[in-house]
Amino acid sequence: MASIIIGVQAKGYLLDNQPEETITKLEQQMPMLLKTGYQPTIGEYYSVLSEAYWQLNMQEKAFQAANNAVKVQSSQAPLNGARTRAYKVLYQYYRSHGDNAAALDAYINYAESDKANLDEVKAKTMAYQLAQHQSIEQQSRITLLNQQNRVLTLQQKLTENQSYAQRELIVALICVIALLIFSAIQSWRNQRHFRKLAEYDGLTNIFSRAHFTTMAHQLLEHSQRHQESVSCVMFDIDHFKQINDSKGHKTGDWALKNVAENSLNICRHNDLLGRVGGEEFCILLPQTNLKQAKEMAELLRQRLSTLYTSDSGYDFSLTASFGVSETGVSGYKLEGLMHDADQAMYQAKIRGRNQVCCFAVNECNSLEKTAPLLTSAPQTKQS
Ligand SMILES: Nc1nc2c(ncn2[C@@H]2O[C@H](COP(=O)(O)OP(=O)(O)OP(=O)(O)O)[C@@H](O)[C@H]2O)c(=O)[nH]1
Repeated sequence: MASIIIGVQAKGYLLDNQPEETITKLEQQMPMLLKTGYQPTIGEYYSVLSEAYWQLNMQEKAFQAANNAVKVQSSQAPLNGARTRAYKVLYQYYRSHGDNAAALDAYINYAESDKANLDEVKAKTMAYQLAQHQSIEQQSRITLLNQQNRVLTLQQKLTENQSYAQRELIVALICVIALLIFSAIQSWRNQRHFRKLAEYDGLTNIFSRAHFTTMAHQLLEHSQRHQESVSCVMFDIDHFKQINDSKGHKTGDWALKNVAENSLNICRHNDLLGRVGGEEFCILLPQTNLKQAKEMAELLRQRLSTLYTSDSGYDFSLTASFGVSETGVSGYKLEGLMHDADQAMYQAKIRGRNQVCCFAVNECNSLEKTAPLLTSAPQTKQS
């Protein structure tokens, strides 16, 4: 490496017209260089040395150095024009010595070597240009790939954004659906609540008068179509005002609830029970004749009269008066059926309360007691 640097320095001296410096540098370095045996650099040294000698008109030494350069590089391709320069020195030497044949030979070698050198330079230039083109092409490819990469990254980001937006949309839809379901459930609950409020009496939890009436109409229509007897039992708590007044409203409410509960307990699943007045109740019994209805009313009367009232906080007597009617006598109109049952109940009140009276002849034990009622009613009540 040092030899190459010194060779370049020596060449520089020569170009600056300082051949003495060139010779000094190269002669100093030559023994060491020869030991390396590295022919391209040795040839280069000799060729530069021959040129330096020639510039100083040291012709024999120049001839010697040029010959050495040619010998060393004879099997080599010309490197940095070393061989070319050596042949030029030889040509100049032979010419100045009048040896035209040798001069011509040297010149031909010089020309060939120079051409080969030029070809090599041309080939190197082309190789360099090719490499440069390849490098530019590579660079373009890298740029293109970078741009493709950016496009792909953008596409990926776009896809991510789209899927994020889709996820958000799905979440929003789920929320909306959940909200709709929730509000539908709420509205269904509200409807059920309000329907219950309308259909059931708030205190006793049995049918309200309005709902009882609706259901009773349907039952009677159905029973009339199938020619089935329906009985109606109306009953009213005896001296209820006194209970309220002496034991308080709360005790009155307790009594109403217990009467309703006991009534419900003896009703069959398709019987209709309703609170039709303050302390007045009505039971509609499908497929039941007057006798059976009276028995059922009697059972309820006994239960109420033996009801354990101490749970209310007071020990008092709780009884009710019952009136019974039946479609066979009173017809299938609810108003007529209830009216006749109410009339019979009124009779029960008149006759001392805590008893059952029927609105019919020959069907019920209490018929003779209700006779005044029965004489005219059956003909006018038939539907
Ligand atoms: N505690 C309570 N009392 C009620 C309710 N609805 C009506 N009442 C009362 O029921 C009583 C009805 O009394 P009346 O119709 O005069 O008859 P009664 O005292 O039961 O006497 P008789 O029916 O003739 O045996 C009134 O004092 C009303 O205030 C209620 O929901 N709760």
